[in-house]
Amino acid sequence: MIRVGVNGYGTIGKRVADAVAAQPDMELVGVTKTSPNYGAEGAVRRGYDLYAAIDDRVDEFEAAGLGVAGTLADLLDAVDVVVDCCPSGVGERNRPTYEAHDVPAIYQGGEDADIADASFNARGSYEAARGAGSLRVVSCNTTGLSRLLAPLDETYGVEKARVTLVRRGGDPSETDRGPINDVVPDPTTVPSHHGPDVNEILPDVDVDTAALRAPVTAMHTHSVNVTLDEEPSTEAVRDLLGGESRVFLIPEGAGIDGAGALKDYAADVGRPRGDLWENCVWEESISVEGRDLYLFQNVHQEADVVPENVDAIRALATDASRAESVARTDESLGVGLDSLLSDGGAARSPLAADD
Ligand SMILES: NC(=O)C1=CN([C@@H]2O[C@H](COP(=O)(O)OP(=O)(O)OC[C@H]3O[C@@H](n4cnc5c(N)ncnc54)[C@H](O)[C@@H]3O)[C@@H](O)[C@H]2O)C=CC1
Ligand SMILES: O=C(OP(=O)(O)O)[C@H](O)COP(=O)(O)O
Repeated sequence: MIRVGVNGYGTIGKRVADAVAAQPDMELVGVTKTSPNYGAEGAVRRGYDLYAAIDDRVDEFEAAGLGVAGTLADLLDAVDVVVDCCPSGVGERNRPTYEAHDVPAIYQGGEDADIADASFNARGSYEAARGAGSLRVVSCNTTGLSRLLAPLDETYGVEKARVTLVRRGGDPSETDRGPINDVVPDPTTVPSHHGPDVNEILPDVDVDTAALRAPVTAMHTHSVNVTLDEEPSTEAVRDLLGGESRVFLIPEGAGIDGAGALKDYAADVGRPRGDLWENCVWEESISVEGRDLYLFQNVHQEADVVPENVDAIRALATDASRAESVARTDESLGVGLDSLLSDGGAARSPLAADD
């Protein structure tokens, strides 16, 4: 069993903790919190051992009725891998502590690429990341782009990718984020960090990214144009992307017209927290004109990096191949949406089977 600790139990940390706890080959030793708030209560209710992220706050937890199993140092002494899910920049401050405890660490995409030995996306760089002493799971948008561009480059060759990202303003729980009445270039300069970050995963793919921020909280939206080396048919690209376990092709005719309906669908199919771990590509948006591919995809920022963190743990701590790790992660979490409405519905619909 790989013993795992999660340092920073917020949007990403609580999801990574749940995902680790669901793995047959991993043990979630505990999670840290800086203060005894509703997040800490949530961890205790899930049965997770709580550790104080800041040493002198142990009494605060005790006073609030949330007992702690120790401090961050105690957690680090008890684990094989720590997953740092602290806010951007805090991971860098934590790095010396992890190194002092000789614990391999996984960082998140808000940190600079040089924080870790390698950047990680299971589809794009699992094998290249093997043997690293630390990893950085790239940001949610970069994860979504890497999952899309890796199979396109392998199958057809990518001459040039151009992506416009409409980034959500903040997560649903982030009441202090904005904009609240505008759409703003973020950053105003080109490229946004996403293109160079994709090159941390896929160094040979030529990709430019420009980004905006919009007053929405549910998901990011990408408008994608890829000039391919070959001229595949639209159907061939649909089949290629449909064969990727972490890409969900939104079926034409499903009535899913945006992030709201996507999140509603995720809740209806029983996803925890309404999470969408997959890239969500509108099937009818996929169109090939000569060598130019166009499509729209949505990325659920709170969720898509979660299976990637699980695979990063295996890449760091085991000999498991990419195929073995991804299959295990996907099976234990239920990654891989398979709509009954795909392929016209008839093939898999239980109603059709009764006809
Ligand atoms: N929220 C998102 O959409 C995504 C975030 N990321 C990245 O994941 C990382 C975490 O982001 P979020 O989960 O959104 O942040 P968050 O703010 O929701 O959660 C961070 C947690 O860490 C805690 N924390 C703060 N300082 C700490 C310390 N010194 N020790 C331990 N815990 C501490 C906070 O109290 C909070 O509970 C960032 O690098 C971010 O860029 C990556 C993909 C998507
Ligand atoms: O990794 C993310 O976005 P990004 O890929 O645009 O950097 C997350 O949505 C966090 O973004 P934030 O820095 O706006 O909180």
